Amino acid sequence: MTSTERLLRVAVPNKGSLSQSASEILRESGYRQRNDSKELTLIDAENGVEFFYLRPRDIALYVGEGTLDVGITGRDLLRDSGAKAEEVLDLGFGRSRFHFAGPAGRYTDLAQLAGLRIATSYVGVVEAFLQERGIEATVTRLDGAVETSIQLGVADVIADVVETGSTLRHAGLATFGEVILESQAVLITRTGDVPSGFEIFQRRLEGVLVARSYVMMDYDIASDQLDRAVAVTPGLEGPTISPLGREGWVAVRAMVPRAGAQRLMDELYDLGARAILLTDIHACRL
Ligand SMILES: Nc1ncnc2c1ncn2[C@@H]1O[C@H](COP(=O)(O)OP(=O)(O)OP(=O)(O)O)[C@@H](O)[C@H]1O
Ligand SMILES: O=P(O)(O)OC[C@H]1O[C@H](OP(=O)(O)OP(=O)(O)O)[C@H](O)[C@@H]1O
Ligand SMILES: [Mg+2]
Repeated sequence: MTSTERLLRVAVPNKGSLSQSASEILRESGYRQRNDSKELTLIDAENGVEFFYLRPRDIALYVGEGTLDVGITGRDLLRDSGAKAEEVLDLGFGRSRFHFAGPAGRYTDLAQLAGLRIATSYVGVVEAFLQERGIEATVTRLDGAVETSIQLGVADVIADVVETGSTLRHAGLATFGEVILESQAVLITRTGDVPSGFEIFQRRLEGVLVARSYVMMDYDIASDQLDRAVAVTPGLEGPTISPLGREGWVAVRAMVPRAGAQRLMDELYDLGARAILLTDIHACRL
């Protein structure tokens, strides 16, 4: 890129659950990433990007007001912020569910929230939910360790992120009612805005996501079994079929979903395929 072009300004979580995976996917996408967690900004001039390491809770605000072009944050944090930013791509990490929880066995239904004191770090999500349901309750904002607030008498129930559920169990709490929000890390931009240079950035990340969920399968098969084998491994746009130095046989190459690839290998073997190989894809552009 030339020096007159503006750098794409990208917000990356500096700490917490999303931070390591966010830097990993950026690195795999060919971008420079910081080696020292004390670095707060980093310029990757060769790729036309400047990274800003920020609290994931603040990232939607920076992107929503246009100070930064793109951000990686959690869907729940984006919703909580109310910022004018929108999701462009699911990133497949930082998965969690947002739930109400109370002392195990005490509550069963979200209608029971009426009149209760609710502690949460996600006031925006909780108030939007209560308003939608027409439930009146008192919401108190806490920064963290929300689970302890019930034992300390500050709240009757909490609303928080649940991943494994182990924090709730340790506190003697259990979720009740349906999941309020399924969250994961997402790529966000300002609503209605496609910043210049964003398409390449998005395509690179999509390439890594595809490379993570697909593998390359190669095998040799007798020509009279080819149709049946291709039905097992149709590839994304159709498999590559090449001649083989063995009369009546061909070589086939196709991308297949990583999940279930071993089962496909078993099916191909049963069809008579041999030399069945599975290899990782490091990056791709579809
Ligand atoms: N076990 C988890 N705990 C908290 N947040 C999680 C978890 N797993 C995934 N997440 C997601 O990570 C984002 C919250 O990240 P954030 O860095 O703000 O909090 P954190 O990971 O709890 O870090 P800290 O509490 O140290 O500030 C949310 O999108 C949330 O859904
Ligand atoms: O279901 P689990 O796997 O137990 O994970 C969920 C817990 O992890 C987070 O807390 P964190 O460790 O970030 O501490 P915090 O409350 O101080 O933010 C979150 O707020 C829950 O308490
Ligand atoms: Mg936390």
